[in-house]
Parts: sequence; C-alpha cells; structure tokens
Amino acid sequence: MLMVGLTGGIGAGKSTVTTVLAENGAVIVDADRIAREIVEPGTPGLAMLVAEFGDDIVGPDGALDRAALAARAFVDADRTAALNAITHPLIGERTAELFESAPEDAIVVHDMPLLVEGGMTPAYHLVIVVDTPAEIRLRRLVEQRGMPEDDARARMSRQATDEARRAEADVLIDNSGDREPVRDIVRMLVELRLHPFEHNLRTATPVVGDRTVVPFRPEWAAEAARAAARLRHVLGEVATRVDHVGPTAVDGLDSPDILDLQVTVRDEAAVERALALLTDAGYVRDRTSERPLLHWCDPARPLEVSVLSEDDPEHEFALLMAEAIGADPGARVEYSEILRRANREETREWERTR
Ligand SMILES: CC(C)(COP(=O)(O)OP(=O)(O)OC[C@H]1O[C@@H](n2cnc3c(N)ncnc32)[C@H](O)[C@@H]1O)[C@@H](O)C(=O)NCCC(=O)NCCS
Ligand SMILES: Nc1ncnc2c1ncn2[C@@H]1O[C@H](COP(=O)(O)OP(=O)(O)OP(=O)(O)O)[C@@H](O)[C@H]1O
Repeated sequence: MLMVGLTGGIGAGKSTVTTVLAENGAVIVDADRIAREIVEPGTPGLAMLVAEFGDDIVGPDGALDRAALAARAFVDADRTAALNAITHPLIGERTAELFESAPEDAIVVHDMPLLVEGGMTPAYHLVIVVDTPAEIRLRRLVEQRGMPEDDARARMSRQATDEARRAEADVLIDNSGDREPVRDIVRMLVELRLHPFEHNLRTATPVVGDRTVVPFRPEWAAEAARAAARLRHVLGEVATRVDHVGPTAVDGLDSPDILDLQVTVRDEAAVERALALLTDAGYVRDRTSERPLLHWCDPARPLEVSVLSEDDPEHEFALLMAEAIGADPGARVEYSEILRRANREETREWERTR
C-alpha cells in the first residue's frame, strides 16, 4: 500500500486534484469529509463542540451550523486550537479505520488540509502539495464558493504559509492556471510514479539509480532532508543521528542523482534493529554489499541508506569528507572526474558481462 499525503492551502484545489487521482484508481481519504461525519447530529463530537462554543452553533434542524461555528472558531489561534483539540482526535480515529480498510495494493491519498501544520509529512511515502498563490485562492473562494472574504482570510491566517508547505512537498502541483494541464500532470504522476512506487513497495523491488554524473542539483539538500525525516520517523530513538552524506551532500559537486543517507546507531545490536525496522518500512537490503546498505523504492528519487554504529570509523569519515570536499573547489572538480571514470568503467564492465 502506498501512503500519499496531499495538502494545500484553503481553496488551492485539493478536491480538484483528488477527483483526478480517484479517476485514475487512487483511494481518497478526505479529512474534510471525515470532519463532517464526526459532528453529525447525535455524535459525541457535536456535543463537545456545543459544550465549548455554545448551543447556538446548532441550527433548528439539530445539525451543526457550520458558518456559526466557523465565525467563532477562526477569530483567533486560541479558538482554533479549541476546535482542533475536539475534532482532530475524532478525525484521527476514523482516518485510521479507513486506512486499515484500504486494499493491500491501494494507492491511498490522504487529502489533509492541515498535514504540514500537524507535522505529519514524514509519515507518508510521498507528499503532494497543491500550490496556488494565496491571492488566487482567496479570489476563487469568494467568487466561486461564495465564502465571505473575512472568513477566508481568517482561515488562511490559521494555516501554514505557502513556503512552509512547499518545503514539505515531494511533488508540487501548480494549480494557479487552468484545470486541464493539471489533469494531465496528475494522470502522468499516477502512471509514471505512484503506480510503480506502489508496486515496488509491495514486491520489495529496490530502485538502484543511474550512476551517470549529472550537474549539481540544489534541490538535493531539501530532498535529502525530507528523506532523513522519514528515516527518523521509522527509526525513532534507534537512530542517534541521520545525515546526508556522499557526493550529493557536497555543495556544487556534479554527481550521480542518487542520495546517500547515513543512519548512525549506538551499537551492533542497534544496527540489526534498524535494518529490521527499515526493511519493514519498505527499504530493500542490498545483498551484494558487505556493509548494511538499503535502497528505497521511489522510481523518481533513488536513495541509498547505510546503517553504521557510532564506533565504526567509517561514519565519521563520510561526514568529514562531504565537508572537506565541499570547502575545496579543486577537490570538487577532481572528485567529479573520479565519479565519471567510475561510471565509465562500471558501464564497460556491464557491457562486457551483458
Ligand atoms: C469549522 C468548520 C465547521 C467550518 O465548516 P465549513 O463547511 O465552512 O468548511 P470545511 O469544513 O468545508 O473546510 C473548508 C476548509 O477550511 C479550512 N479549515 C477547516 N478547518 C480548519 C482548521 N481547524 N484550521 C485551519 N483551516 C481549517 C481547510 O482548508 C478546509 O479544507 C469546519 O471547517 C471544521 O469542522 N473544522 C475543524 C476540523 C478540521 O480541522 N478540518 C480541517 C482538516 S482536518
Ligand atoms: N485550476 C482552477 N481554475 C479555476 N478554479 C479552480 C481551479 N481549481 C479549483 N478551482 C475552484 O477553486 C475553488 C477551490 O477549489 P477546491 O474546492 O478544489 O479547493 P480545496 O483545496 O479542496 O478547498 P478546501 O481547502 O476548502 O477543501 C473551487 O470553487 C474550485 O471550483
């Protein structure tokens, strides 16, 4: 099962994107829809909201008057926190049930407006952010959904910034223009990344990556940071540190587009524990390597994870090397050439044995 987190600011077009994802076979778990379910008449959720915000948030029909609650809940951060303290645990319980009930080979897309606000992104295999500038979102909410401008602005002020969401995005979908191009982008995303990613996870198929040296990519640092956050989420206190090492960690260095992440643990027993946790989470052991090395299985983001104990001198060396080469332009050029030569030799070797 591939677990995808999807988010975006209010009015960004999350529902628009999840509709296309569903048309392409994804299972959508919609947090807003669950948020409605848990405050239906007669639910503990509605009773708790009445106790907190007063009984005039309930209409004559006994149902929640959503606008009346919104008018009270988004006036300041404290009131929004009170709203979230009641609703989010109930939403979380129901969400877990829906995740559990999804088919084993499903691409589950969790449409969660407050994914970044809740610090939840490392728990997902991939995070999609629907990115639409605030002013366009505001205009669409007012003109197309008829939301009062002050309500829309109040809610926006209770949400993460667009920059904070972009930093958490593995995939950024620009929805500021027409819908049609977005439909095509989403369709390609499912076909070229989400489906193969789900297959690789379910069949423990590693993505080994191409060792061709490519020009330095500044986004390698952010990609590695997100990968490190996922590793910390899987390993918890078993990992004493997780570092971005290897050629892609060297600023300005042309290198193969394969991220190297190094997990440092306390001792040899912890190495075994970490390997078990990572394997359970979908990382695939490289049995051709004598050292504990695993590959990830995202077809668009090759990644290797090495696991070392603190007393292994190799772990210090990897950290120092990235720093030393990064500080010396001459060393960078020389190291890129070594990588190119290694790739040429590897390619020749592969052609000889083919
Ligand atoms: C206050 C409520 C009743 C207002 O209902 P209304 O129909 O006007 O809005 P709806 O539920 O469709 O939400 C529309 C959008 O508002 C934004 N929003 C909703 N709740 C919140 C919140 N607590 N904090 C920030 N933004 C929010 C999201 O972008 C959401 O997609 C409703 O938003 C609610 O119950 N919110 C609490 C649950 C929640 O946090 N949901 C957000 C995702 S988990
Ligand atoms: N590309 C687009 N061009 C024009 N209008 C759009 C586009 N995408 C979405 N909209 C409109 O903008 C509004 C918000 O879209 P949508 O409901 O999909 O956003 P959302 O992120 O799901 O909102 P919410 O945060 O409230 O759940 C809707 O009225 C929708 O029809």
